[in-house]
Amino acid sequence: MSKDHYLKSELYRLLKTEDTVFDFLQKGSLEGVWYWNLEKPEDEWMSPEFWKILGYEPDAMPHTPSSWQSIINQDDLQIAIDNFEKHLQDENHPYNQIVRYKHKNNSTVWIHCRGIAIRNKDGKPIRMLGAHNDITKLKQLEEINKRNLKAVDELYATAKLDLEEAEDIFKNLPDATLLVDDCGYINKLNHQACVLLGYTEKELLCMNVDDLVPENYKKNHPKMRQEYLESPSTRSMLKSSRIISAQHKNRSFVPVEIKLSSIKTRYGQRVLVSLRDFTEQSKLIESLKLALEQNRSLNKEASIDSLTNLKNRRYFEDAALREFSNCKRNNIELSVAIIDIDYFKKVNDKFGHIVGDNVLKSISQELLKYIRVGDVLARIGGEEFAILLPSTSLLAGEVLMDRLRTAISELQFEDNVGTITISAGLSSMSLNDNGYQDIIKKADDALYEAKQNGRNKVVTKA
Ligand SMILES: Nc1nc2c(ncn2[C@@H]2O[C@H](COP(=O)(O)OP(=O)(O)OP(=O)(O)O)[C@@H](O)[C@H]2O)c(=O)[nH]1
Repeated sequence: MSKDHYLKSELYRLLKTEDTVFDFLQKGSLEGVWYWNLEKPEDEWMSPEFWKILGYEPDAMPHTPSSWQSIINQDDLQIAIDNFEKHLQDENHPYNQIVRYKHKNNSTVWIHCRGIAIRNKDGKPIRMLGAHNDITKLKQLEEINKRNLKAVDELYATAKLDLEEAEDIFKNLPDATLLVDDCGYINKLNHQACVLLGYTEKELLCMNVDDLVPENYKKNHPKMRQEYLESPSTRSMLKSSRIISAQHKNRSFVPVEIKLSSIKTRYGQRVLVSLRDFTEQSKLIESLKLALEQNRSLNKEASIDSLTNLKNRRYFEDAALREFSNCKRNNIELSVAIIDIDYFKKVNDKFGHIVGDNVLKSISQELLKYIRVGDVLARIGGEEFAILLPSTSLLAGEVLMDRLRTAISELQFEDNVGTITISAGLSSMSLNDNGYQDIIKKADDALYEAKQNGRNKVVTKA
């Protein structure tokens, strides 16, 4: 057997002889000591500290077990009695439990209560020595800790749910969506992206968005990505949308509308790329373009004289109708000239129709030289032309028509045709005119007069 340290032996001796040593030890390390006479069970000494913890005046409290048994939690008392009885029968069974007392102010005081039976030489328990520790603060901290842990658990559960919800939203976004890092690598994608681009999720997660760009964009794409990362606000969420092509796994091109948005994550800047399949819309746009083109050429055919490329009668009449109401409403002058080639039948008869056609074309080109923007020159019959002259008075119109007439008469036509003259009737809109037809009628009458009076003339009629 090892010998006790001499200081331990000395301390034990001191404890037997010096009360102050015992008092110091119990005050310094415990919140209460109790000592129970099991041969006279109504006697139990409780140290003053025990009562102080519970808010009572120690001197006023009797040294009996009933004094504390009345304020201990009754469930805890049962546990303590149970342990007490077991310990009396078997010294190896510890008398050790945490019990709750009711403080004088009704609050709960948690006490760690331990004890040991002191037995006589026959082994019969005759005394019980015990110690109390006030662990209320510890219990309160434990409570706070439990509450905090519960709150953390709840927060974690909510965050988990939020995350799952966000994942679900991302997965079910109607457009193909990629989450791309600042180097262009795809970090995340939804099923629609696989459908649109023809790659599996595993393949796309190893790819860079540059790989999905058509060949002619590939070179510039990294630079464009960089520019976007540097100033994403200029193409902020959903504002920047462009239609380009994405390259499918099978090397075909899928027209897509692309929208970008920049996201700051804890891993750094990320770009959310949304790709909407534009195949159907592109087809529609193409067919609309075609229809528009066809419509344009149909319109052109409907308004152009195919021989001279001048406007035709239909166009002229539409323009006359428009200009008549516009000029009338705004009190603007409007003149109309009808021109007819003199003795054109003779040209045809003498040189043939093809030469006649050439003459018509040459005269058209010459007339065009005198036409301003806003005037309308048309071939309205075989060898008959008309000019619509908005913002032109009868006098100004006459000057113009005379210059025209002179110019034509001075032209030398090919194929030995030589010179040709024209006659013209000119009229202007007056208060009595109810429609453009009235002005044309007056111009026709004036033309008839010019023909009657020897041709190569301009006759005016207000
Ligand atoms: N080459 C050619 N001739 C045309 C065309 N349209 C009409 N003509 C001819 O133009 C001629 C018109 O003759 P007329 O109406 O008798 O008049 P004109 O001979 O010019 O005599 P006036 O008008 O009285 O000076 C006819 O011979 C038509 O065949 C055309 O597109 N091409």
